[in-house]
Amino acid sequence: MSETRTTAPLTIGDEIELEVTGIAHGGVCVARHDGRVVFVADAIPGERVLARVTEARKKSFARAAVVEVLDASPDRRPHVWTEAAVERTPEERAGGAEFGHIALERQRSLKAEVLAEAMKRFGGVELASEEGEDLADALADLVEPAPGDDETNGLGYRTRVRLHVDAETGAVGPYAARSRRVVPVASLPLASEGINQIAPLTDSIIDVATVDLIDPAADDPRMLLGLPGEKKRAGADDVVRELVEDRGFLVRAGGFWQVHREAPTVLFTAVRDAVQDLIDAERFDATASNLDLYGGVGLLAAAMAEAAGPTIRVTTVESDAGATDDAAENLAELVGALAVTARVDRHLADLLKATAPVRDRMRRGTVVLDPPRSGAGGDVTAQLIELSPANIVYVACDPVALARDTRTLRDAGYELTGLRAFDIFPHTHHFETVAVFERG
Ligand SMILES: C[S@@+](CC[C@H](N)C(=O)[O-])C[C@H]1O[C@@H](n2cnc3c(N)ncnc32)[C@H](O)[C@@H]1O
Repeated sequence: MSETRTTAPLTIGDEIELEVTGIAHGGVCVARHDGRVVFVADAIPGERVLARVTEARKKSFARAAVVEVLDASPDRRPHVWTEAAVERTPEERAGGAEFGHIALERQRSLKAEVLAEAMKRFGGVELASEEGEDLADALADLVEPAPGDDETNGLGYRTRVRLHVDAETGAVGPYAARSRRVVPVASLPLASEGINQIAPLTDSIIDVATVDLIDPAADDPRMLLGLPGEKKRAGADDVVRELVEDRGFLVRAGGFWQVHREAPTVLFTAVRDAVQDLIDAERFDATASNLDLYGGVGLLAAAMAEAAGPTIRVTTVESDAGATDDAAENLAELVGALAVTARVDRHLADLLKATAPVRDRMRRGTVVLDPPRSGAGGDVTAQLIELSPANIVYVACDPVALARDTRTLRDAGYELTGLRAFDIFPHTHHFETVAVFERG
């Protein structure tokens, strides 16, 4: 007869004492209560906290948020955003800075733990394998800071912010954590000074659903208003100028650009260096079919060209036609660059039907891919495996999605030869990873 585990029922609103033991994917910590896993927000591993249950529908786990810290971690700091601090009731805490109560260095080591755990569990890769080595020591430097963040305590970096408007009151602010309720705030400490100057935080706005604030490197800050029920925002197609070192990039105001002021440079440099390593190892062929998938405005194709030279053959593939137009402009000096508007899966399906010489050029090529948060996914990864490029440089903002695709690529004979991670979202649980795979 199987053993039945009895778990004391939990109800939303219960306050329970928890020993916080670890970090989970998604910015929450892990604790146990009567055998049931509790994902607890606003905690730090090692702490003892009083937490209020916020979700209890599932038998296997519940969710809670800290209301009082009973034994604080040495890494606990006053929250960088007063409106997100534990002193506020959980429903009133501003969302989007879920690590803001943790020392910056510890934020990075927690991100490293999440990456290591995801790679081990879903990717079959052990990142800290030295025997006897403490995991925390082994992972301490894995997640690299963006330039300048240590000096600013990771504040003032965001050049893209979306605020929401309360339909009834017209109040403007971020959503509360884990909810779609607008919370009024006095400032946006993660955002750039330019954004803080134009943010309509004390205004009451009617007939508007979203307020996007952007602060381009080489243009004035601006605001894009989204009307209720409409995807299109006025001014979203205006082209603004961004800078990566001294190289200019044109970007639609409403289009994709990394949110941290330094992130485009960080990723440009990481991809350029990865390609340089492949060139040094004589694994990179500039005349082959090289791809920049989910290419946006061509940032990473430009990084490939910086290492491989201006005669590189490279195609960016991007579903947003405006971004493709900008990519064509941004890559205009590269005679072998082509910018294509297409869904990546459809573009790869076409390549799979191509003639033998095209398929051969593909096999000699290098693919850089930088998918949205959901990752490339099984279908695209399977198509890549069938096309079998010599190298794959995978830029990922979700470690679990990356880890799953890592397992698939390794099972198909690709070796993971490089892995770097970057803390380009301080005070949140997000980070970016650049993984290099070489066909065996
Ligand atoms: C994470 S961004 C990367 C952009 C660019 N690599 C950069 O660093 O600026 C992902 C991009 O993929 C595009 N995208 C999302 N799904 C896509 C798909 N299925 N096919 C092609 N592009 C897609 C988005 O429009 C967005 O520009």
